[in-house]
Amino acid sequence: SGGVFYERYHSLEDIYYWINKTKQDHSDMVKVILIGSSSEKRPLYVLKLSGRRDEVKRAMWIDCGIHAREWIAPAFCMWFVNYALAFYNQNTEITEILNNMDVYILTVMNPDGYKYTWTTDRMWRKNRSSNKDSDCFGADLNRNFDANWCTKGASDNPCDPTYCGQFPESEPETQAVARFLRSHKDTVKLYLSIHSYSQMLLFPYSCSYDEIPNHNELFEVVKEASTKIRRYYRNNYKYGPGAKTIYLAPGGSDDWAYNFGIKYSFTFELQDRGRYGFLLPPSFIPQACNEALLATKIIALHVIKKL
Ligand SMILES: NCCCCC[C@@H](C[SeH])C(=O)O
Ligand SMILES: [Zn+2]
Ligand SMILES: [Zn+2]
Repeated sequence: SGGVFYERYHSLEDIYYWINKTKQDHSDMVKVILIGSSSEKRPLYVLKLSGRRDEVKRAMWIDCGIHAREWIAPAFCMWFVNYALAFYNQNTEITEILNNMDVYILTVMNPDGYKYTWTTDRMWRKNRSSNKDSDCFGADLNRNFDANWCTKGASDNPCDPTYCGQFPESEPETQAVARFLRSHKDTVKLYLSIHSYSQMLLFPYSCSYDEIPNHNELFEVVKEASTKIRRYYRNNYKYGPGAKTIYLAPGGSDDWAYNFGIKYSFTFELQDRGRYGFLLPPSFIPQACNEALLATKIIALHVIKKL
């Protein structure tokens, strides 16, 4: 259901309208939580999806749009919400997921940057905070978390796309996410951060080449997801620990979430592999989102089995 609406990219205003409409149309399964605001004072709304069973004690988290130019990410968060609401009690996997875990979805983690890509610079990545002693704006929110902050793989130059910020959690968007996850420490068991592009399913660490204790378990999970994506959608996703599979990237949300205690923590790089890159045409949205949905189901069902 929802058809062509979910096969398009949407402006920030349309997404805010969609958040409110989704809550109104599905008040039995959807709550909206304001977790903070951006540096330009835009609200950060989390959608909480719950099955119709009594209070479940666990949850999973999905954030999209941490990087402004990666438009397929917010498109996936919207695709996921629509799918979950439309197929709960019809599709066995999504029913199993929602009956065991609430799902917190931050559709646009970086609204100021997202807006900026619609009005000014389509290739913008960072948020839009101002930096003292510099004419350059923005910090890379995926280098601003407290995990080997601002070491190799980030920049301390405010003009660089991977600028780490003035200190860990210096950015209001980072603060809002970290604060929410801290206040839900005992219930959130799975962390997913959605990005593009290069078609990869990554897990910690990206901030170092160290191997996490449950490396083998997470490796098997993303390997299964990659295998299923190849089988059902004939598309190839690389998988593995971030540092080795893509590049060193300190201060990332997934590494911080993992060290904080969320032992199932992943970063998805969605389509494509570079032909269109961040400018993925809308006609690719359904397949890109279905590939991400399949990976999300496989990972979530694995976590539920281990609870
Ligand atoms: N937490 C770092 C995961 C690996 C790098 C992910 C990419 C997504 Se555009 C990046 O933040 O550079
Ligand atoms: Zn990204
Ligand atoms: Zn990326």
